[in-house]
Amino acid sequence: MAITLQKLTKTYGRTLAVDGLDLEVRPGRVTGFLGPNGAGKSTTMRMVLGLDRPTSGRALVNGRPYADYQWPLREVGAVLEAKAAHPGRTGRNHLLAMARSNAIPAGRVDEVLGMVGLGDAAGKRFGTYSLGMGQRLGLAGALLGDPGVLILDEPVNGLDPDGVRWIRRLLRDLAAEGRTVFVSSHLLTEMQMTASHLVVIAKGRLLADAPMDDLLGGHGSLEDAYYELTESAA
Ligand SMILES: Nc1ncnc2c1ncn2[C@@H]1O[C@H](COP(=O)(O)OP(=O)(O)OP(=O)(O)O)[C@@H](O)[C@H]1O
Repeated sequence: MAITLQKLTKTYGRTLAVDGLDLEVRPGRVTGFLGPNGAGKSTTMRMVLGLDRPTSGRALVNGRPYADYQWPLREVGAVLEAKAAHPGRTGRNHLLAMARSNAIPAGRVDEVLGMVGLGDAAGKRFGTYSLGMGQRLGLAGALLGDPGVLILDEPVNGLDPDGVRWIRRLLRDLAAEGRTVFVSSHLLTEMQMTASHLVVIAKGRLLADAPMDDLLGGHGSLEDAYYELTESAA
């Protein structure tokens, strides 16, 4: 019950972005979050993180709404697509500010910089970072509070092949430590190698919530399984 969605619904004007999602994302495994463009993945993640208010229903982290936590970074770490660091700030200073806001010891900053391979770039301004370095910094921020829950929106975007392999291992290790890892991606081959459980949505509705092996059953690849699911929902 690390992430719980209860009839979670979001409308923007006439657009029904998320339509009554009921879901439990459990610890100890990487859960992939799939769906076509506009399916409602980012909106769902934003509501879990208190960045968007549900029109109805609830999104809970470890049984409570995100906004209830005094130190949310210790509960849940997130990397959303949009980069949120100031271009004039160094990577280290960005993380130090985040650490201060959640009463996390400053020493943890260099620890997470090392974990994501940004030790050497820590003193450089964020504005000079490549897309991949930005992803790594985002991940460092997510890991800062040593949270039990991680929410990552397209974390592979912009990473080179070494980076892709690195993040795949990292996510699997984090899950093996008993954390909840909820990750969206359009890269189905990559997802097949990383996740052991999948949630698929389309038009804001749940299409599947099942172990990878069950979804793959009878299909040659996740891509085949995914197309069969989403085409039948179109
Ligand atoms: N701030 C907003 N204002 C109005 N409509 C929005 C807003 N955010 C999202 N939407 C709409 O809600 C729906 C779901 O969008 P969302 O970004 O959650 O989908 P997604 O599954 O993350 O898509 P993608 O794979 O393209 O990132 C879309 O129809 C989108 O246009």
